[in-house]
Amino acid sequence: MTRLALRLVLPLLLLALWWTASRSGEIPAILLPTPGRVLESAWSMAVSGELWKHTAASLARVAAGFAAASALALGLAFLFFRRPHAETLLSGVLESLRVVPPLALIPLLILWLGIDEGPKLAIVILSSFFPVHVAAVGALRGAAREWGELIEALRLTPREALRHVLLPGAAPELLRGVRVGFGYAWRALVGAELLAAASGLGYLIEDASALGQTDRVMVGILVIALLGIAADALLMRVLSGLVPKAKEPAGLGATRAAAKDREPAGPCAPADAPVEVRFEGVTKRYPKATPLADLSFTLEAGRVTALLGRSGCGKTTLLKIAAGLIMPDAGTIEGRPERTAIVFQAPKLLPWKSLAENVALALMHEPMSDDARFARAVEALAMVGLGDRAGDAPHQLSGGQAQRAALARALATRPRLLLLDEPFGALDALTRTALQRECAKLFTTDAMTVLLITHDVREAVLLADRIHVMEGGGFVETEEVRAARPRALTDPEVAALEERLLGTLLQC
Ligand SMILES: Nc1ncnc2c1ncn2[C@@H]1O[C@H](COP(=O)(O)OP(=O)(O)OP(=O)(O)O)[C@@H](O)[C@H]1O
Repeated sequence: MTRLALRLVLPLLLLALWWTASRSGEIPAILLPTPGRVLESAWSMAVSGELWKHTAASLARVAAGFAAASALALGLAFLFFRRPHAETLLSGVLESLRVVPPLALIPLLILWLGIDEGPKLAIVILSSFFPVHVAAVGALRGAAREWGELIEALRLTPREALRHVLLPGAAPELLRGVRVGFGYAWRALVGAELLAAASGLGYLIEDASALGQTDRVMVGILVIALLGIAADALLMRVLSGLVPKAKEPAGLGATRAAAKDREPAGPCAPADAPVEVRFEGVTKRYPKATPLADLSFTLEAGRVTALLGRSGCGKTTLLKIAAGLIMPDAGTIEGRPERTAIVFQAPKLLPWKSLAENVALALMHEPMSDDARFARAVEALAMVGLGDRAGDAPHQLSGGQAQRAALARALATRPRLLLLDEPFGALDALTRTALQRECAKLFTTDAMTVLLITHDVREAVLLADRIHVMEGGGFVETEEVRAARPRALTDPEVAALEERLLGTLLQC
């Protein structure tokens, strides 16, 4: 049975029940007219124009009130998001209004606004404002929580962040709120028209009820139900068209073909020489932990430094400080270049952008044309073996491919300092090994300064030139790895180092 047929089963059963009950003679027609009688009334009301007049009046009211409520709700949500003080200022009044049922305000609204359109519009606005507003505030905050670090790492301006990340990220929840708000508006309008109106479907029902015309009452109710369902379906269609989805950027085919000719020339090599970054007396305290206590060390230019340590020892805190995402309580970092890129443990690819667009977003501030930006994005993707997937959406990738794309996003900026936060930690052993090998190649051909955070001793000995073991806010061991790349774990020097580091970590 199709979905539509399944959905029709219960309404048809109810119709049959109604028809049987109304024809049985047990229930007076004044209480339950037959379906045929209701249909006849609907026809004559439609022919006389009465039905259209009331329907048009209700639709016009709900459209005006809902548009005003949505504009106000979204406007205030954006204001609260950008200016939390405004929310503090208004929250008392808004909270009080939110818990008062709008219909309870009708007597006051009639007194203040008269009997005409004012009270009905006010009821629609009050009823639909809160669902839209609450959803919009929650959606924007949720998007900021989810994507905040990425926004900072890519150094997007507030306007860029809103346009490329926050609005598309918030769109599904925000639009769900708009849909719910419309349902509230429709119900509240009919309620308001029952009490104070000279036109509209609510008035039609009230008037027919006073005259004992149950058939006309039922026509009103059926029209309200059918219109509500139709409007909701229309709104859902329009709104789902507004939710952004990843699609291949125009002209990407040509860009990809051009990039192919240049592979694999290492186009993402840093424009300038790598840098030395010095950490002096860096301290970070949290209420229940001091992950970094007066830590001093240097990331040598063009070398890979790995940080090993048990969970919770402060590795990510140090990396975020290195990236400028959080500030230390004390100490300084000297030499951090403008071109610093970070790869997080999770790929953090924006699902509504194609891979090329995700990578190009990191190049937002590069003085280049959009075409050149996409060309650079495709080149970076080609470097990690994803050149032919540039137009794909992130959900079409495996976990390993997604992490490669995140690496490409960092490499595309031609970083002089590359920060890697357990970039392969969430991958299966095989994919991890393949990516480690590719990184080992990249680190020898691209002269950048790299800070790699990892739990994995093998990863550290395969990739790093220097390894620090972190514990108690500082380093308890530092090892230089002199073996030439590519390294094999069977190399006695590498195996001995792995053993030593494991021993230290087990004692931490
Ligand atoms: N925002 C925060 N507020 C309070 N405490 C925090 C915060 N961030 C980190 N910490 C604490 O600081 C310590 C170090 O955390 P951090 O995330 O740097 O550890 P880690 O070594 O990266 O751990 P893992 O390997 O599990 O990711 C932990 O005790 C953690 O609870």
